[in-house]
Amino acid sequence: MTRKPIMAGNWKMNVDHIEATGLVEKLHYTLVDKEWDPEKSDAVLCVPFTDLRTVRTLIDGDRLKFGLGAQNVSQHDNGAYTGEISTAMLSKLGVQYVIVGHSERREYYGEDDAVINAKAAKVLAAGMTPIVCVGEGLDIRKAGEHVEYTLNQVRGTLANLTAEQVAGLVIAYEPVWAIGTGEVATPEDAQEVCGAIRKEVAELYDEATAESVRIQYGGSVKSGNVAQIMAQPDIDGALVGGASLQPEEFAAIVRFYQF
Ligand SMILES: O=C(CO)COP(=O)(O)O
Repeated sequence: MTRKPIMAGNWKMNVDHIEATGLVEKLHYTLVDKEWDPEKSDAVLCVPFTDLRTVRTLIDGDRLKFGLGAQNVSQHDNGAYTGEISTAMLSKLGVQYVIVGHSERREYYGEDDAVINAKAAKVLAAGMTPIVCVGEGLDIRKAGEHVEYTLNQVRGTLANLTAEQVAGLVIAYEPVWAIGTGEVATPEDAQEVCGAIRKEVAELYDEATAESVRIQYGGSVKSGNVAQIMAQPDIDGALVGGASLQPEEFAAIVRFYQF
């Protein structure tokens, strides 16, 4: 089976709703000018909650053939959870993807595999696609325990999900030491872990599920290194932080297949 590449931009806590219009417009013109073929790669923008309405309107207005994603969601249904945003609210806004378990949420907001698993289940129940993030820190990598550590996160975050649910979701392998540091994992390092993740999914579920689940690499992906990363057999896309804020860069990443 050939998996369709999926390139997702994670704007993180950048870009207000006014700036979002400018950024999306620039992306639109860059992609149109350079003839991006949406049949060849899926592209998603994961934007701050406050930008969702603006970016939805631009996508609906045919300014961009992108999917719309959020960067987090509550694991609870609507109710007394001050400051939280529910899956029902996101799906009502036409959100299709939700990043869950980003390493910044794990590090700064204490999210663990159980919480991330509950969020992924909620996202799926609402008919959206979770982008489930896993990946080790530098100390774990130095100790040579990165594969087992990451697979443990995979088992924890996918717990109790069905084969059908897992087949349709996205797993993002983001080694923490490569995020925002310019320190990109070598394509071989990224493949080692992404290949191990696919094998683990085959063991937890079955071959068909493993063949179908899309696995992204994230961590200092740029237009200059995306082609080598995408050449790896078990890497089906990229989750892009800094470079997704630069329209030319992100447009080039979305068009990686032209390199
Ligand atoms: O965390 C990331 C995407 O979610 C990666 O960020 P950078 O691409 O800025 O390294």
